[in-house]
Amino acid sequence: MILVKNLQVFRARKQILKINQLKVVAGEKISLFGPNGSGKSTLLRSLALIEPESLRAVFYNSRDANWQIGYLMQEPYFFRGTVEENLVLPLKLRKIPEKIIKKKLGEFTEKYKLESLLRKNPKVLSGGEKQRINLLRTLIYEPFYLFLDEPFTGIDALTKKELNKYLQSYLEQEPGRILIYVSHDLKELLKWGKRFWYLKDGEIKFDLAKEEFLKLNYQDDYLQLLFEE
Ligand SMILES: Nc1ncnc2c1ncn2[C@@H]1O[C@H](COP(=O)(O)OP(=O)(O)OP(=O)(O)O)[C@@H](O)[C@H]1O
Repeated sequence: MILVKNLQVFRARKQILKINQLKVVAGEKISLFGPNGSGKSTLLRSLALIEPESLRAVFYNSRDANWQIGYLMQEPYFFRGTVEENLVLPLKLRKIPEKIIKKKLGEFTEKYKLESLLRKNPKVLSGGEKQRINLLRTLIYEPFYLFLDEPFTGIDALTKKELNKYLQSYLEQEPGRILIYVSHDLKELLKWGKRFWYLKDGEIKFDLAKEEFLKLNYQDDYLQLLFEE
């Protein structure tokens, strides 16, 4: 479970996030959307306990929750080293024994056909390959809480289909896993979310179940365009 209570984030003397209360329980799948600059990434980073404000406002029911969080940034960020080194880094940080890391890497290499990528420098990967490795690096340590910030933006339909499949099977493996998925694409939002958070000017304007979201009357320019597309 995640509980958010009075989360307020200020940057450059401006309030960019103001969330009174939010509760997410095991198994929930949430789609988060809203105009550019509305605070979606800041909210995800806060939930991922990266923003300092999280300390006072974001609570998990398990003590080691921070090791259970998989946060995928909008822009893939890679550390120095090969694709392989980047992939296994989350496992090393979690002090997983070398033997298990090797086994896991072998499984991933086969399942996701990574052989030709492993020894490359992540810098030389194509955009789609980067997204693929970025997602796999987030899934390799099997996080319970999965926060994805526009994971499939700018990738072709084929790669998107493949990545959708990875994600789908990951979530099906353990239905209790929590997903928060940020996107500007209505099709994607409807595919992943069963609960819908609309963020605007740093505030959650509505928090609706899918059935209510589909019957929505509340309209503004962003929502109108979202539904038109
Ligand atoms: N460190 C910072 N200093 C100043 N302003 C910041 C900082 N971090 C975020 N902001 C501002 O806070 C607002 C929210 O940013 P955020 O990245 O969370 O929005 P977003 O909804 O994810 O946007 P997008 O859809 O464009 O990715 C923006 O106006 C941004 O410029």
